[in-house]
Amino acid sequence: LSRHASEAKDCSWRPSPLLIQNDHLTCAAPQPSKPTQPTVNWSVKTPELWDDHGERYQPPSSYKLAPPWTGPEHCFTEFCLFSNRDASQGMALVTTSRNAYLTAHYPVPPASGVESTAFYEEEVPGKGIGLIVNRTIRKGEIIMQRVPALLIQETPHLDLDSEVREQLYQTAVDRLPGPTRERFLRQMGNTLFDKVEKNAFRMFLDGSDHTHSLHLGVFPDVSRFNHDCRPNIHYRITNLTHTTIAIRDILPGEELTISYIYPQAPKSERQSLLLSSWGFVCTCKQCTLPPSESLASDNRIRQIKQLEDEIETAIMSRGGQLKPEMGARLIDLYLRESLLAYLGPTYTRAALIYSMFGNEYKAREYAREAVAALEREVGPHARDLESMRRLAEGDPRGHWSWGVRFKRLLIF
Ligand SMILES: C[S@@+](CC[C@H](N)C(=O)[O-])C[C@H]1O[C@@H](n2cnc3c(N)ncnc32)[C@H](O)[C@@H]1O
Repeated sequence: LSRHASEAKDCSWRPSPLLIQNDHLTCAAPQPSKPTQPTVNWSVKTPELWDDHGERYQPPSSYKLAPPWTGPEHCFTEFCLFSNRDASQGMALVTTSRNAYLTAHYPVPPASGVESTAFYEEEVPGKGIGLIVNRTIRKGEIIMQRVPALLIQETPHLDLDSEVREQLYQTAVDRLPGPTRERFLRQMGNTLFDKVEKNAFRMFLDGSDHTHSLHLGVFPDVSRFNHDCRPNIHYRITNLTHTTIAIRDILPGEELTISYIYPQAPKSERQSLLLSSWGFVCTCKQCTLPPSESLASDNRIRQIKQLEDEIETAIMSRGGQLKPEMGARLIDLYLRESLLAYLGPTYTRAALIYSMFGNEYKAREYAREAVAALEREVGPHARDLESMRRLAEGDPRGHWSWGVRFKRLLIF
């Protein structure tokens, strides 16, 4: 404690008491005024006119940002710094002019969610700081809605010289309003690069999966969620907005957790991914089950994969091997595995299968569950939401899927 307290004296920003107690969160992150850092000659260059897919950019003038946005500044090739102190809690971007222009035109809702007293930060043994619940949080409650404080295109994050990158990130963080900057610097990680690595979420800015679209978004409040392979919180990212939502009732004293990985994987795969990407051995409940239960869980994961493949193949081959109970079996496996963040597509599949077999009661029942789960997991614009609503509330006989299996069999 005293070591960190003495280090804290050198910080150009004021560390919170939490920070001084935490090994990972000293003010080791580079400070702008340190004389030992090499000086970078920033130059404002015209952004490149070609993107990495050979598509022509619009002339940079058509990407001009209106105040209060500032930039482009500090450019390296086509990547520049842009910032807006007034966007929600402040936002800085390291990206191309085109992407900054896109970002500036996305909606930026104010930070929202449950009241700030609903949970608190606390040191969790072996995990660093985590978020602990103060009152019962109900399934479906939105915990936080935030836009990123820092958004970085992945290409410069990976390709820039490390010293240049660290200075660029420091300049970007300096553009944020004081309280946001402080929360940013309190995140886990010894350098700014390290903070981005440990805390960022991958975001595809224009909806495509091209490299020019791939960005790393850092949301300093969201960064406090620790990982669990069977989390109680699901997150989704729509445009710029990161939403965390409860997927079951959460009791006072429980930790709020998200999953850093796609959890439909056997224990060994989950563990090695978490170790290689985040540097920790997962000791969540699911990863510390007795061996026989752990084996049973891995088996269920395999059965889920197999059943999903069978359903997909059966549908592609026009329903040949499809059986109505396949949907119910799939849901049973998901629930027994507590995979509560992926029920939307699963209920949708089950509802469609029962509708294809002309079972109105089951089709409606699963469609109703699908609507609630899709709204939670994907949000109000989920692709299948309207279709599931029609199946749940309208006349299922008018739904495209109704009795499809029999109609197709007749055609054959
Ligand atoms: C996004 S941060 C989460 C908040 C972090 N605990 C803090 O103090 O700021 C991610 C880091 O937290 C730690 N962490 C998260 N979940 C963990 C878990 N289940 N077990 C051990 N460490 C965990 C790891 O060091 C990981 O790299």
